[in-house]
Amino acid sequence: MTHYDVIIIGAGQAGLPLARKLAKAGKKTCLIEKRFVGGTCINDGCTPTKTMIVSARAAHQPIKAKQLGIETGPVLVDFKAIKARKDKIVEQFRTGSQKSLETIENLTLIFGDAQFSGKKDVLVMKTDGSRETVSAEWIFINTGTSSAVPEISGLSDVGYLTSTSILDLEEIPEHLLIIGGSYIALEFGQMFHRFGSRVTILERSERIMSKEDADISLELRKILENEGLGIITEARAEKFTRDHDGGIKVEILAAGTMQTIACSHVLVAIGRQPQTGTLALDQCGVILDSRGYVQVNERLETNVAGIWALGDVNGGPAFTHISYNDHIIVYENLMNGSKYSTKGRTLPYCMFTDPQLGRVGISEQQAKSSGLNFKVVTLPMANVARGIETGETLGLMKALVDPVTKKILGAAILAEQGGEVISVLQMAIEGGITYDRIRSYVFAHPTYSESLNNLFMKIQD
Ligand SMILES: Cc1cc2nc3c(=O)[nH]c(=O)nc-3n(C[C@H](O)[C@H](O)[C@H](O)COP(=O)(O)OP(=O)(O)OC[C@H]3O[C@@H](n4cnc5c(N)ncnc54)[C@H](O)[C@@H]3O)c2cc1C
Ligand SMILES: NC(=O)c1ccc[n+]([C@@H]2O[C@H](COP(=O)([O-])OP(=O)(O)OC[C@H]3O[C@@H](n4cnc5c(N)ncnc54)[C@H](O)[C@@H]3O)[C@@H](O)[C@H]2O)c1
Repeated sequence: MTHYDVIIIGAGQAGLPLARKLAKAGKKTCLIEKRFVGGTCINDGCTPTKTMIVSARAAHQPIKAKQLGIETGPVLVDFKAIKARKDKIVEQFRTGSQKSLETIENLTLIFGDAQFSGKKDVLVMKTDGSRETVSAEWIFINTGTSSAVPEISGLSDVGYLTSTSILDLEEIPEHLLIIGGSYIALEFGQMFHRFGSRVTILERSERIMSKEDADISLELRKILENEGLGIITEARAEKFTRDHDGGIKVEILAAGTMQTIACSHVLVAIGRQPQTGTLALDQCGVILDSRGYVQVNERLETNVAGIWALGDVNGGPAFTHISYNDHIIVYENLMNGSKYSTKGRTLPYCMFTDPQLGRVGISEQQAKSSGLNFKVVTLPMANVARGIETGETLGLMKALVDPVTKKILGAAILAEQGGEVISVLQMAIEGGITYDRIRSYVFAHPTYSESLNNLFMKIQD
């Protein structure tokens, strides 16, 4: 058995940079990955989807161009070229990361499936078929999540796509039915609709993106429906059957009525589940929560000293930037004696629909349920000068402020470049810049961010 200073299970968005840094700092480090270096983000998540979404936006441009006085010819979507571009970029990111790891002294990269075989021992079923047991004082679990699949009669028999397998499609689905109405459903739904698919989204809640405020969710629904996506909320898929002609039929209960929809492909997008089932955590005594996520404290320590859990697997917000930040917390605490924690960490995120939904801080519904004293302002994008000039008038800007301290509590920017504008507000939150100061700041004209002046001027003091 080889003994290391550090074992990291999973080369995801925390494990990868942590392995790099610890090894460079002189720790003998073993990084174990069962699939691809880079984890979900690079291989099945952010990188491939955002690469393809750009093609979908390009396919949609002729419609916008017409409104701007430009006539173009018919749009031809070369899906093979789109997939090839996506595959090339993923491959470039993946191999780039792997190659850079392989040059680092003190770092051993093992490809294989890891599980605990003792308190500080890890057994690896290597991809070459051999087995190896390794041990270390410090062990970091960064095993991420995988697609959850609902138990619906006939679904397995007709076959379904997940956010991973849909990336391997060679052809554009004729009619894509999506179960779920959140990030994955909406990003893929709009993308494939723009490539030419008919798309129907089935969301079991009252609203799509139901964790967001009603005004944001309803505005987004209106935008997507106007573009041509079918959205059915309070919907439950009850039964799937395969047709004689090869198509799929799904029986749906929506608003108390049964209906049948025919489709060609089904994408499940109902959330993700932690990859902890095969880790044999009973061997080391690490405790899971009721949903199977590794329980950690605000310093990301598990109940077992010397074992940490980072990224999606600890049940925190499931975003790449959070997983990446988790590695900074543990690295700083262990190597520089810092007292970093997840407490009070600002949570920004961006859904890459068009328009994007950039978010930071708390929502109005969270502020209400916490009984906070707050004021809320909104500004339709139709009133944003830059939006009118660029023809990007869909969506709205919304912010919540504390009327006493004048601090910004949260914001939602449903707009073209919403993810960039939200970063401006995040910097204000991080730096304690109050809304009354933003009102009078000078922003370059004409930018989207300039309208933050107008947004905050709407607050009655
Ligand atoms: C379709 C899609 C789009 C997304 N888009 C965005 C986006 O735009 N922005 C954003 O911030 N987030 C996005 N996300 C979420 C983001 O991808 C995840 O939050 C992020 O990848 C989590 O990183 P992680 O390090 O926790 O885990 P992962 O990146 O999932 O890495 C875990 C790694 O552990 C390995 N592993 C698991 N078990 C074992 C084992 N037993 N032994 C060895 N190795 C193991 C896995 O193979 C994997 O490589 C998206 C997710 C999906 C699915
Ligand atoms: N741009 C981004 O940052 C981005 C993009 C994609 C994914 N992600 C991450 O990946 C995670 C997973 O995304 P997701 O969209 O799969 O999950 P999610 O957990 O965000 O949403 C799942 C949705 O499916 C619905 N649902 C659950 N069961 C259902 C059923 N049986 N029938 C119909 N609807 C059902 C839920 O009500 C919910 O709206 C996200 O939470 C997010 O953190 C982020």
